Amino acid sequence: MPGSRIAIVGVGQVGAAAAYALIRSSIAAELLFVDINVNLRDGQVRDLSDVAYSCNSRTRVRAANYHEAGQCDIVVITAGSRHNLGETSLDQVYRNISIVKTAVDAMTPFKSDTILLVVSSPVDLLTSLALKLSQLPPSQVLGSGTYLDSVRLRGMLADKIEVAAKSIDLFVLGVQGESQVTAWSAATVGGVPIDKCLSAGIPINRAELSSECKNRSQSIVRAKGATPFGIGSIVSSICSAIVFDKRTVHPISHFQPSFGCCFSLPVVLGVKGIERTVKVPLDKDEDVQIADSTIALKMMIDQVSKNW
Ligand SMILES: NC(=O)c1ccc[n+]([C@@H]2O[C@H](COP(=O)([O-])OP(=O)(O)OC[C@H]3O[C@@H](n4cnc5c(N)ncnc54)[C@H](O)[C@@H]3O)[C@@H](O)[C@H]2O)c1
Repeated sequence: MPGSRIAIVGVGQVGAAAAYALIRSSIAAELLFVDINVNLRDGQVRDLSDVAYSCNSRTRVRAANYHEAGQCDIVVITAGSRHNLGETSLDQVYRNISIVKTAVDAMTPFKSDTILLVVSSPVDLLTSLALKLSQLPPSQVLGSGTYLDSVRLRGMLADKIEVAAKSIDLFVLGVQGESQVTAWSAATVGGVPIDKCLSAGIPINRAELSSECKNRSQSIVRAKGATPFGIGSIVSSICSAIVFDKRTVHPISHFQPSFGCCFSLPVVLGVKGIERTVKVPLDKDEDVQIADSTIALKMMIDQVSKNW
């Protein structure tokens, strides 16, 4: 995809961190910023243009409106709202639903081959919503899903067993958040099933690692208020796989026809978006946990879709 254009809708902390990572890697020819806060948007354009100049990036940054964003090759939705004191997390979910609906409606109709990448939370619900509203094919609407959780867990395991994270295959799957599932039964180190290759001298507590991974975002938020850099780097990696047609495998939220909603399973990612889902041989418990993880999501989709 030479000369590709990527739009970032919502250039707060996460949008700016994603832009920073994209610029540093020169993934797009042009990066378009959209935000309802026009002052913030224009400030980010100037600040991130300086990044492009200072690292000789081939990416040029500019402000744009929703319509221009809808004509880009990739649209990254990082628009969202902060949690206000005294409100429930459900209030925040409804506000983010409204934000993503406003943005997707305003960008429709999209260029026919646009790929829409949803990052705003809750990511599986909002990816399902974006798919329905955008009228794009399911292969072109994806969510960052459990990709960050998977790389986190790989890194944490790598530290414990003293093997490079690159040599570990381990996926966190299902609906991102409380009910996400670690596919321990399919984990490999150097292509060898994890049970067969770890010596008895290296005990790993799987439940503890999975739980630490699940709580990692909260611990970062408690410490510094937001988690922009990890997810920003994931956005850059997803865009790079698409722009350069890398066909790499990542756990990404996408539409599951048999469940009627979006959640994460590994996919082959390329220039057309989701090239195909990779079937992971899970054990029975993990299959059941993944199916269970979709129940609350489906109920929420049914509830809010009355107003979509
Ligand atoms: N998927 C993940 O792993 C992950 C990780 C971190 C954050 N997030 C989510 O990403 C989103 C952004 O987080 P943040 O820390 O950058 O928040 P932020 O408040 O710093 O930025 C949000 C930006 O969205 C803009 N915005 C609001 N409504 C808009 C609209 N209709 N159109 C365009 N822009 C709009 C705001 O003006 C603001 O600049 C949140 O939903 C957050 O929960 C997801």
